[in-house]
Amino acid sequence: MGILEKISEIEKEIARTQKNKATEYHLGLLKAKLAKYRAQLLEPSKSSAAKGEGFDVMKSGDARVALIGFPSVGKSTFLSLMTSTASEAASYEFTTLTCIPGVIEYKGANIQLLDLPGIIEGAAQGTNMQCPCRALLEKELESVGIRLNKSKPNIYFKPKKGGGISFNSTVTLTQCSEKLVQLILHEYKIFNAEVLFREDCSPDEFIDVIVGNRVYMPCLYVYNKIDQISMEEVDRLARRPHSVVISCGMKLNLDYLLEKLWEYLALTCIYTKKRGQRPDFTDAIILRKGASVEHVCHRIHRSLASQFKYALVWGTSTKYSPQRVGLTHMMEHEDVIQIVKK
Ligand SMILES: Nc1nc2c(ncn2[C@@H]2O[C@H](COP(=O)(O)OP(=O)(O)OP(=O)(O)O)[C@@H](O)[C@H]2O)c(=O)[nH]1
Ligand SMILES: [K+]
Ligand SMILES: [Mg+2]
Repeated sequence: MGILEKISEIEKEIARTQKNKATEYHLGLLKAKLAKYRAQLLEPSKSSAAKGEGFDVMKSGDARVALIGFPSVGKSTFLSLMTSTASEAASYEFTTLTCIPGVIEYKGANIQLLDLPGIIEGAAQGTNMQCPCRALLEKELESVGIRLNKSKPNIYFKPKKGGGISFNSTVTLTQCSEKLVQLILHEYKIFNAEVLFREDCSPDEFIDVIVGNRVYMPCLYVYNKIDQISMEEVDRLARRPHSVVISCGMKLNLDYLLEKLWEYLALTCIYTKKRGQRPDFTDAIILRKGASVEHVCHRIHRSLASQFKYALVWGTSTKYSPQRVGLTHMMEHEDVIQIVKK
């Protein structure tokens, strides 16, 4: 049996197994097996058949956004509308066959937008992707290890050389037990490890932690072509979590989408200031939320952190303006910083 067949067999078995106390170990094991086979599938293999080619596009700008969707939902139309790059759009499926990068300039940041070929042929019948289709897209991304709008499970996991499996939790667990955790670990041939649940995680989340290469990223679900559906339908879609409804054709709600995109990217703009001068508001340093003074230093110059004496910060991250801070101080959006060297 090939890996694909094994995966499909396990998926079928999971689907037909009722979820209850008596089956939880069995289900946990099945899920561990499934994750193992999927990982094998993604491993670079010698036969090029299973290997994806990938798209070679230089990372650029302060953040990256990929347009993932079914064919002909309007991804290329969107790229052409929001950036100065033109990407061919047409009414037939798979118009786009490679990755086309463009740049959105917003609040002083350069956001790289990637137009990609549609995924899953014929899945989006009609003009708008409906709810089951959204689930289908999620499933595709899940199966390659991408976790959307979820944070990394708060589980401490450390494989050891000996000593067996030590299992602890700081909260009451309703989905996992010591026995299930052991079963799953054994499936991965791990017999010595330290495990600490700091959150009531599911078996799937525990498996994600063991496998380790999961990618956690924010996701906005954008429903285009609202000019073609009823107001009731638009309203229903707009109320779904993480959703934005737009029409590229009629240029509806695009500003709101940009605002939401900015929110989901969670970027922080920091302005620098030289001694005795006004801050430079024309050229912000763009960092991820949660950036420290040290991150700011690295962005300005490789060696700046080693010459750092202290910094003065004005803005919401400090109690006083300015406040003298060290390298570990956490910056906030629109703070101004002046760095003093040794
Ligand atoms: N009515 C309507 N049509 C739209 C809208 N946005 C895009 N279209 C049309 O939808 C068709 C498909 O658009 P594309 O931009 O090629 O879609 P795509 O997602 O890039 O398609 P692939 O590259 O083939 O996956 C084109 O004929 C567009 O003109 C919209 O908001 N309303
Ligand atoms: K198309
Ligand atoms: Mg396209």
